[in-house]
Amino acid sequence: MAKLLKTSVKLALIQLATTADKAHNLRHARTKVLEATKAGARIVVLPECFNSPYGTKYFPQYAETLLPSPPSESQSPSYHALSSLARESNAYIIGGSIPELESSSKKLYNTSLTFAPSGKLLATHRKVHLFDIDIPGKIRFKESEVLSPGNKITIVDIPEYGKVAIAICYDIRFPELATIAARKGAFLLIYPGAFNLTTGALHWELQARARAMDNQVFVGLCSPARDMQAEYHAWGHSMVVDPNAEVMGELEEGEGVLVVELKGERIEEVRKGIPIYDQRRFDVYPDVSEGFGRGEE
Ligand SMILES: NC(=O)CCC(=O)C(=O)O
Repeated sequence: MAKLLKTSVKLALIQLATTADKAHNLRHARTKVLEATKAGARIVVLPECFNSPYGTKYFPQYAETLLPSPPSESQSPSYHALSSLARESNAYIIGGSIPELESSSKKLYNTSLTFAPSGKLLATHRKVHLFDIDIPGKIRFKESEVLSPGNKITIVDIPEYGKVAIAICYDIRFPELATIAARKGAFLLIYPGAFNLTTGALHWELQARARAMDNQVFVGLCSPARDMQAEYHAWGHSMVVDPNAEVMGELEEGEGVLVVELKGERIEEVRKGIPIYDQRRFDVYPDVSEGFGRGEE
C-alpha cells in the first residue's frame, strides 16, 4: 500500500497574538512564520481570524475580496502577504482564516487560503459550519448573523507529501467532513480554530483526538493566543495529534510556535495494528457510506 504521507515533514502551528491592527498582524505573522521555517517547518499553519479580532462586528470591517492581481494589493493585503510569505519562507502556508467579502454577492465568509512555496494559491476553504451557539450564562455567538457558509470539503494535494484537508474551527464538530477527507486519502486534517474558555476546556482536545482516532490520521488545531483584554477569549492550546490519538505537542494559552515532525510511516503502522480502516461494514450502513467513498482516489 502506498504511504499516505510520502516522507516525514515538519508541521508548524503559529499560535499568534492578534490585535485590532491588521497591518501589524500581517507583519507579526511573517516574523513567526519565518521563525518556524528556520526550525525546519515545511507546512506552516496560522490561526482562525489571524488578521483581525474574532467577532461578528469585526468581520465586515476587516473583510477582503480575494484579488490575485498585483494592483489589488491594497484591497487584498492578507492574500498578498500570505503569497509572498510562502515564497520568502519556501513553505506551504495554510493561512488560518480571514473574513472574506465576495464582491458580486456581497456575502461574507470565514475563509482559509493555502499557498504553495511558489506563492501560488492552492485552495480556499470557506467555513462550512457556522459557529452558532447559545449556552446560557456562558457564551452566545452567532456567526450566521453576518457570515454565509461555504459548501465544499477542501483537500490540497501537496506532491512532495500527500493530501491535506483543511476546515475551520466549528467544522471539527462534524465528523463526516473529516471522515470523507480521510477516505479520500488525506494524511493530515488541519483546523485553524478559536475555541473559547467554555467549550475549549470541554471539547478542544477531545475533538482533536477523536478525529485522529476515528480516521487514523494526523490532526493539527491552530488557535490564536489568548488575550483577556479582547472581547473573545480564545482557548489557545494549539496541538498536533498523531494517528493513534496521542498528543504529539501542545502549547499553553500564550503566543508560541509549535513544530512537530510527522513521520511518514506512522499512519500505516497504526492502521496495521488496529485495522478499522479496512474493517468498515458499508454493507451494514450503506446510507452513511454514501459520499464517503470506498477508498483513496
Ligand atoms: N470559532 C469557532 O468556530 C469556535 C468553535 C467553538 O468554540 C466550539 O466549541 O465549537
